[in-house]
Amino acid sequence: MTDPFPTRIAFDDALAILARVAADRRLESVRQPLSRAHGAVLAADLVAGLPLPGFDNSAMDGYALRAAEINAAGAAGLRLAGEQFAGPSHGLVLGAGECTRITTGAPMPAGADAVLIKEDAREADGRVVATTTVAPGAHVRRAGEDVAVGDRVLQAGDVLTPARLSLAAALGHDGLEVHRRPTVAVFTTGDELRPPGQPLAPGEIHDSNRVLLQTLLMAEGLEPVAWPVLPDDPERMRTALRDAAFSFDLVITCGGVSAGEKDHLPALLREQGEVYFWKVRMKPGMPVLFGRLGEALVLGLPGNPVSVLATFLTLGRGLLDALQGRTAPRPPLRAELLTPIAKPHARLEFMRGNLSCSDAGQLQVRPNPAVASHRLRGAADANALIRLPEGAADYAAGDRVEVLAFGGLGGL
Ligand SMILES: Nc1nc2c(c(=O)[nH]1)N[C@H]1C(S)=C(S)[C@@H](COP(=O)(O)OP(=O)(O)OC[C@H]3O[C@@H](n4cnc5c(N)ncnc54)[C@H](O)[C@@H]3O)O[C@H]1N2
Ligand code: MOO
Repeated sequence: MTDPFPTRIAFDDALAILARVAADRRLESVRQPLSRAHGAVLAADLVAGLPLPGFDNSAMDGYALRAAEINAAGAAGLRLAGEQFAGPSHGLVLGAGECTRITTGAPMPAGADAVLIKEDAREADGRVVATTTVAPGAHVRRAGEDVAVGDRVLQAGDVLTPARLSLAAALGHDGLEVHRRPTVAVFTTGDELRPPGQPLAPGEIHDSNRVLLQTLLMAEGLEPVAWPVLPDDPERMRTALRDAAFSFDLVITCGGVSAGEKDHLPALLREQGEVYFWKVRMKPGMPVLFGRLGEALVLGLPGNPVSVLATFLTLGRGLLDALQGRTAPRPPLRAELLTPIAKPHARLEFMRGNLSCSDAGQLQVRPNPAVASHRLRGAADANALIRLPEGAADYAAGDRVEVLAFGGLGGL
């Protein structure tokens, strides 16, 4: 009997299914105060209702004046006729032959067209003499030169970075419409698992995937809820996952999705929900499962620790992005291989590696030789995934490969 859902699909097909399913379940928009909106996805365009700067002001501490007058005045200088600091405007108007003291950010007096910086001035007996020539417009920040009223400064789908939040604040907004963050339940499964901190009986291992998933999700700005470890028991698994599916947008599990006698999750979804795909032609992470239980989406990651990392960074983040309506993709980088890679298998591979930049500005990546999906140390030593396309191939040192940085660089 053929499977009633896509299986052993290509990685890009898996991404397309995730995006399609998520597009139908885009999370509603909510208003968030700016300080709670970092990393959230904007739900509506932001159009400037104010210009930035809001008024002509000084970029430096010194004297506001007319450039032509100070240049012509020579050693006689200009008369110091008041002062304007950053703060409430005194509405100063510059008379002929006058200048005013001014500080950075202070409104320019009417009539002034330049600022002479303190370091280039001599002040004595109420007069100011320039020790250099002043160009018209020098050190003046013009109203609206950064943002004009009506400019669309941010677009729906943009991820809110600190600089974007700061721009919204500068434009007078104390909150923004963003897509609600998904609520996520995390499950680790397996009779062999013991929490770190507890001694191990023969055959047991410490549950290392729990903190991996928790912190991967926290790095995305989410607040995951980790449930107690699930035993390899279909009834207990069914009950726990159904409970979670009532209260969370997304349930992420790890383990129990491959071909073993204790791998109950695919059957559970098939019977109680829906499977959107099971098994992707990728390495590591081939048995990854995506489906639905009740109203919750379920992403079943394979149990091997490096498979969890690779499937979360590539498929999991894609799903979170699509649920929140993020438009800009996380752009991959291209880097030069520092050592050769022999890839004997056909699956697309996400190999671990170390990304760096040469003195000449060339991105370079050194593959980690620990390629097996239980080699957690190799992942801990790495800072990026190297994406090697489908098909067996030999890569030489110097070849260009696509790289996804674990965090930060390239928007990843
Ligand atoms: N006959 C087949 N066997 C396997 C296949 C297959 O296609 N046919 N796929 C292999 C691949 S590839 C992977 S990946 C794993 C995935 O297995 P599961 O997702 O079912 O996960 P488990 O069997 O439960 O565990 C796999 C491995 O990971 C360890 N593990 C599980 N959970 C944790 C945790 N929370 N912390 C640390 N380590 C964990 C577990 O002890 C196993 O060693 O299946 C292959 N087999
Ligand atoms: O696909 Mo498994 O994740 O290679 O070990």
